[in-house]
Amino acid sequence: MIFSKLFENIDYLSLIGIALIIYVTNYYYKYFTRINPLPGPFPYPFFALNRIEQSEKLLLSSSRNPFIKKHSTKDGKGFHELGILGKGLLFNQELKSWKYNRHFFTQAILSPKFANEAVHLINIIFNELEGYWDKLYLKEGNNKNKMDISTWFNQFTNDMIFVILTGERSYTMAGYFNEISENEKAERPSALIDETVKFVRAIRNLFKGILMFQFVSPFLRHYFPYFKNKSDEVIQSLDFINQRMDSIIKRRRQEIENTPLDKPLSNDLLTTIIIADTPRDLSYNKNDDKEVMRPMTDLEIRGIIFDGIIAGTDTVNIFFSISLLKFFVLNIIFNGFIYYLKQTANTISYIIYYLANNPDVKKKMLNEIDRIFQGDKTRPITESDINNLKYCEAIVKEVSRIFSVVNSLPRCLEKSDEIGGYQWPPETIFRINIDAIHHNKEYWDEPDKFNPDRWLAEDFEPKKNSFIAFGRGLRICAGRKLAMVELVGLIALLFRKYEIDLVNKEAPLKTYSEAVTACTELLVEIKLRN
Ligand code: HEM
Repeated sequence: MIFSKLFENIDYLSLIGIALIIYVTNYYYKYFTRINPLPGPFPYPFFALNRIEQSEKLLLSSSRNPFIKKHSTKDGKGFHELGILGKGLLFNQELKSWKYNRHFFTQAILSPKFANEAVHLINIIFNELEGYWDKLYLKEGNNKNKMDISTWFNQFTNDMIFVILTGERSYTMAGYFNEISENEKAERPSALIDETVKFVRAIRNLFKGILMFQFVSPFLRHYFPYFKNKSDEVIQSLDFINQRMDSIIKRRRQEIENTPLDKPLSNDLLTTIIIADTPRDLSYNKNDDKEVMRPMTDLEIRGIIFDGIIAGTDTVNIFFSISLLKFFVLNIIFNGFIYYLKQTANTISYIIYYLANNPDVKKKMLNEIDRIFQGDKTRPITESDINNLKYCEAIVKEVSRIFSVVNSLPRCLEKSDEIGGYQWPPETIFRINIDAIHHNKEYWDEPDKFNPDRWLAEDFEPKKNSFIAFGRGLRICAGRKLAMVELVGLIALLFRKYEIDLVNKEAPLKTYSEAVTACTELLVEIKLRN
């Protein structure tokens, strides 16, 4: 009664004012009662993890590094609600279970058979992509040679990561072809296309909405219509993904059981993980630690394959977009680029972007590609080609240095600790600023210059922890080798045969930034190289 009377006389503006005063008072109360003061002028105490010595402790590679937590217990509640906390790798901060999952993931992804299979699959998926491009843009007399290459890379990386990780095909390139082709349709059953397009859409929904479960309070998510609808969509997407993954895993187990022991199995990640530490595994019985090496359950397998798909799809696609973009436009729109850095961006498109405005780099890259392939524009690329494409590898590294797809590395303190010369309470979250470290003059000569050659200089080794595009320490990207193989392979396959140029070098870049910085559109002109 008293409360309702009180609120009758207060307008909304005053309520906002009161809320603000409470917030600021609480903020400064916490600031002045903290263990030690932070730098930065009053009223903005500010501590930035911009230097390698500040983050060294958090990024130790030793297995005794206690900093494997990436989000606070409070933030983790939303992930718990989704049922992903403590599973797989990305959202797992229970040391024992994370180590166990990481062991299986790493063992499978680093096996020589897997690398070979990945290269084989890149050839197959790229051939399919070329088939669609031939029909749409490269027919003789066809003047429609402009395309949004970023959307194609999106579909390409979806199909590639999916088959590499699960051994099953997805057909999102076919779906996109059907969407934009006026006359022809892809030679794939439409039910299969629809099913995989739906699956990939669910992954994207989940990827986009997952941060809401970290940063938006449960109250808003459960009762505020806008947030409730969004979070219901995320939950539905996750249920759909889980059902599909479960049926893939069951089917594969069945196939493995039905295959005689002396017959080979496929080398995708899923099969390798299912058979790990079973009589089908070549290293069976070599390890006595039965706790670490017991075979994985379906739920555990689902957790790590799911993470591979989530972590591997957008990053690679983005990386390529970013790289392409960087090649093309960096010098022209440097200011735009800075804006772009702050706002948003994507990796494989960024490679293209850079090449266009760095003709010397492009020329060197083409020389290397032509030397390796000797003018053969159709033979499959091999693992040995990829190992020999050192300049292309340097391009990938330089693009990821100058324009990191992932913006920061989070780490959360389990116990009170000293970081960067200050004492911090438990549950403090740090975000290591990747861009600041990659652009620091103390660690890099001319850090703003796009210079792949720096990686090839004799005895060059980046200063410890100064190159962190794939993270560092115990939680370093588990798929970085695969990412490298994919990106170098894709650059070579693309540029040995096609000439690609931006339609409009001065057009502003279309990007968005969330957990990663992504390119939403990259219009290019494509034609066959002479
Ligand atoms: C250009 C491509 C990629 C980039 C830039 C990238 C970058 C990253 C970064 C920055 C992290 C966090 C590392 C840390 O906190 O220290 C990470 C984690 C991870 N990445 Fe990647 N990644 C890429 C591709 C891939 C691919 C292709 C896969 C798998 C197929 C993958 C799987 C993972 C997994 C599973 C984790 C979690 C590791 C853990 O927490 O133990 N990534 N990645």
